[in-house]
Amino acid sequence: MTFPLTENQMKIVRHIDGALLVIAGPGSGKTRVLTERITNLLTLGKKRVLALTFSNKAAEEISERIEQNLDEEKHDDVLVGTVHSFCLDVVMNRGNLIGLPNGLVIFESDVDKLEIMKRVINENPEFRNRIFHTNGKSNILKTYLRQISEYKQNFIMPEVLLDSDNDNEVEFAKIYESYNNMMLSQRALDFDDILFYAYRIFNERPQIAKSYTRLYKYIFIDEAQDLNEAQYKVIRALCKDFENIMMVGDPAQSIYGFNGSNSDFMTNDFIRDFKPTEFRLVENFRSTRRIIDAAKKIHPNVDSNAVYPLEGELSVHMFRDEKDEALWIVKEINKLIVDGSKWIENQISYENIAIIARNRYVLSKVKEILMLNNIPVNQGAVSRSVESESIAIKIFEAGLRVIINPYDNVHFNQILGLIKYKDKINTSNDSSYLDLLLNLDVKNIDNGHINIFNAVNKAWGILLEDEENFSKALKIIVEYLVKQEILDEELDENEQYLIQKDIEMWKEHWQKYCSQSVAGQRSLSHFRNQVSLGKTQTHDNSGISLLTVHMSKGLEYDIVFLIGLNEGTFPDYRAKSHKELKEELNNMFVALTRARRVCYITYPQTKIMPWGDSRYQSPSNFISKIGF
Ligand SMILES: Nc1ncnc2c1ncn2[C@@H]1O[C@H](COP(=O)(O)OP(=O)(O)OP(=O)(O)O)[C@@H](O)[C@H]1O
Repeated sequence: MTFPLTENQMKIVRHIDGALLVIAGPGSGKTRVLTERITNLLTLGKKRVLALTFSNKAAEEISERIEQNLDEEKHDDVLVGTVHSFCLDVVMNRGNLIGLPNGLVIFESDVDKLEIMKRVINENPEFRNRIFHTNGKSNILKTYLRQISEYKQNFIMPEVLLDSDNDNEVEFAKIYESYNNMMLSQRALDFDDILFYAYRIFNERPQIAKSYTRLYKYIFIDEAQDLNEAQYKVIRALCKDFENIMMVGDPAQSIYGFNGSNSDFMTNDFIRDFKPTEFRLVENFRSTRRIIDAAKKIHPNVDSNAVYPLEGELSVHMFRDEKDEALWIVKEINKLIVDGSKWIENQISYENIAIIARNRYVLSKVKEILMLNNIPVNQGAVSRSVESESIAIKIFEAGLRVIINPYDNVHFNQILGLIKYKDKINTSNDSSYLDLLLNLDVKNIDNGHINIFNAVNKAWGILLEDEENFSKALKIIVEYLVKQEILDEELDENEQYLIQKDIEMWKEHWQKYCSQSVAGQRSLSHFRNQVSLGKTQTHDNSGISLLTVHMSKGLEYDIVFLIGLNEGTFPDYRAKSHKELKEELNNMFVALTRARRVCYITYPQTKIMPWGDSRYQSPSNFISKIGF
């Protein structure tokens, strides 16, 4: 059942032109007004709309809500995506205007980036000598990568460092520049490049920014308290001389400080740069009074007024250790499912319940005991990694990258390593690594890997004929490596098992990609980049949700178990500065306000350390803060 909008919410939804800032507390309907305003604009024929979020899950949810409210022919008038996916489109489509090559692919793995950095150092005697006598070379290279990432996030180009008075910075600029050139020679981008190049495009070619704001008449930024400097600068460069931008957020829910996010970009910079009309929403439609009162003790300055007529339940429970804590939670869940709760009218299902903790390790014990009791669980978006485990699919995956991008010798070399290729390959600057891959001499492949290579090679052949035949390519691998009995002796059963699992994983990614794209317009490079952006992840919401606070953002559940409330765990022991401690309070605020009716706070008195000792744990100071 959908309740009517309040008058205040209605004012936002009906706002047509001009910048808009909505600052609002938890459960006040931010996501709702955002989606309803988009629906309203499109219903009035004001196309088109761009809505940017920070997670694929949030983007999917907003898309679904808009699609439910709109006639089908209007669905194409709105593009909902993450800041990164939008910027990647810009870089892919307009990057050549700032000298970028076509057909770029993302190198998201640390291993690939490290390989590039190794080559930068090895190919330059000056850099090589610099670290020749130092111990822990690999750590130095990682530090270089971190340093480059930091520069990119601040949009500092190597040329700027070359002008520095600091000799170290001038020296480092050369490594930084060589790293960029080496990445581009592979037609590769790292994650930081996505925003960095999008910013350069908008900044150096303002007419491109204009072409986007002519296409999208209205731009929306959800969860704007999580913007970091790079993201804000990209948005500002995109929206130069453009007014129809709306930001929605809650400063008390800013929890990505470690990523450089700061709610000041929304509350100060956006107001200074765009002079938006401001709205505040203070009614909380989600949670019962006791939960809101506790949240207000965490953030006394936050305006959040209970609308829900019931008191609800908020209670704190102490246990001897993590096992007892987990056993009690499982017992309570079983009781809730069978007997229900006096605070909830309907029958309770597993999907109404979340267990939230400050970090994912805190969830281990309860997950183990839930699974032992056959209670279904999901762990939000990060349920599957995109990294293949089997040698065969690792080779297949690396080959995919070479098919997409014949300049990619990082993955070509990875394949040579995986098949233990015995001969040296002669290459030149204009080698096509795809040609080299397809012409590898089977005689030089390690015996144990010949069958694998042949099967994977057949799968590549299918893709080279038709890029959309991804499912068929996977099927060939199964037929040759998993089903054929002759191979039993040559291929370890464990490898066969891993291949099967990897294939299932890639199948899911491809299916999701197909649901997001149109047949006839699909390509392997687009697919690979969508995988890197996390857009093909499936979000399993069935069963009890086991979430970190960060993953729980934007979600709501009738019943929340907020566990592991010990000093050092929540708040996190690493939070020392005023800013970090404030962010811990924000984390607690977010966690508490995910609950609609009931919130159980739990903590163990002792914890088993990795080396086996049991250690006393004091309760979190947040517990007394909220009045217990
Ligand atoms: N006018 C309204 N009347 C009744 N319920 C409402 C109203 N507006 C929103 N809600 C409900 O309140 C809940 C919270 O809404 P929504 O998720 O949009 O809030 P939010 O401000 O985005 O929350 P948060 O910042 O905590 O993630 C939802 O269940 C939504 O359906």
